[in-house]
Amino acid sequence: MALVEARELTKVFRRPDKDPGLRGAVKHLFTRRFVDKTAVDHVDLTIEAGEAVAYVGPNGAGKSTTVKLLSGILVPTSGEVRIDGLSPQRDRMAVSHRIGVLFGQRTQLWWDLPVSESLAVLRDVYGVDHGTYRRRMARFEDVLELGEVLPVLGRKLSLGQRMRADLAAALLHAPPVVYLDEPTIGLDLAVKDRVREFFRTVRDEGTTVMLTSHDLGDIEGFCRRLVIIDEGRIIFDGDLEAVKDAFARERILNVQTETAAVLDDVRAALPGAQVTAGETPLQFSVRFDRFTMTAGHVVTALAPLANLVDFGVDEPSIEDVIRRVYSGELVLTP
Ligand SMILES: Nc1ncnc2c1ncn2[C@@H]1O[C@H](COP(=O)(O)OP(=O)(O)OP(=O)(O)O)[C@@H](O)[C@H]1O
Repeated sequence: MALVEARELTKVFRRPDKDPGLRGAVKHLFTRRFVDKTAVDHVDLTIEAGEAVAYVGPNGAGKSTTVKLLSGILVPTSGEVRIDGLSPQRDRMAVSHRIGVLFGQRTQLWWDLPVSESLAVLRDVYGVDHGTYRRRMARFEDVLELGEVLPVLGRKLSLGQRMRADLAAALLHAPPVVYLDEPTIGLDLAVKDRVREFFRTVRDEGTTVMLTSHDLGDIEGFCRRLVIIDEGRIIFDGDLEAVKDAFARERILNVQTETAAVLDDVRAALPGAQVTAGETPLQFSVRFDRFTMTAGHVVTALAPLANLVDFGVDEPSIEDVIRRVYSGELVLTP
């Protein structure tokens, strides 16, 4: 069953186009000019109940705007959103009970209240009964060590404490859908580990999670599905592992030989591949396009030219592939 559905979701921001300085501001009063920025551009996205989806993209790609649209914080310019079949605009209260949102860059706690009171306010807003509240708080205490954070005022929290308190705030009403937007940003490794462990528990309990992060450590081992957004458009939606197939055509076969091979002969036998000498005369590597030849073809072509002792294929790491997708170095293969 689809819990989150976005159809042709589009958000255009209109920004004033001012010249710099006071002169620019005054001029803008008389001759108002605006520029439109399409932050989210006809995004179609369906997330099934219980799925954990990573939503990634370079800075300014439209990730946070999508999360805000999916949670009803922003109204789309066009297109529509359904959460459990409901519209975040028309069924505001019902949707707010179904979703939890954590923005790593911004808190939803009250600055001048101790965390315990912020959470108590949210308990009343969401109508969580006292028994359930106590049980959930005990659990947050267990996994997030929330106890030490409860008496602290929102504005006095360290980043790690703030993130743990915000997680509790996002999950207090046990929403079936949770959006985590940069949930580990700025955290030290120990807190990051603890928070990631908590995400896994939440996912394993059947919560649907959409996770936005620049830190692939948050994603690997947590999400199977990866959605990549670039300039407001989804450019990949599939299995995390399949991203390598979709974007990275190149493979490198590293070869070890018993006696030195004549590399020009190897090049002649493998047109289209790039043959590079290795660190010793008994090593070389063949860079090839896996859509035009397979590692098997390369090895078969090498057999009469070099007595192979050992060989291995370098697969690009997901991290490397995604970094190169962001930089525009890799594009989706048709
Ligand atoms: N309120 C706003 N008014 C005008 N433009 C905005 C507004 N919010 C976002 N934008 C613009 O929309 C685009 C997408 O922004 P968004 O914050 O969704 O990107 P992002 O993928 O979350 O980026 P990051 O990884 O840097 O957080 C950017 O060009 C941004 O400047």
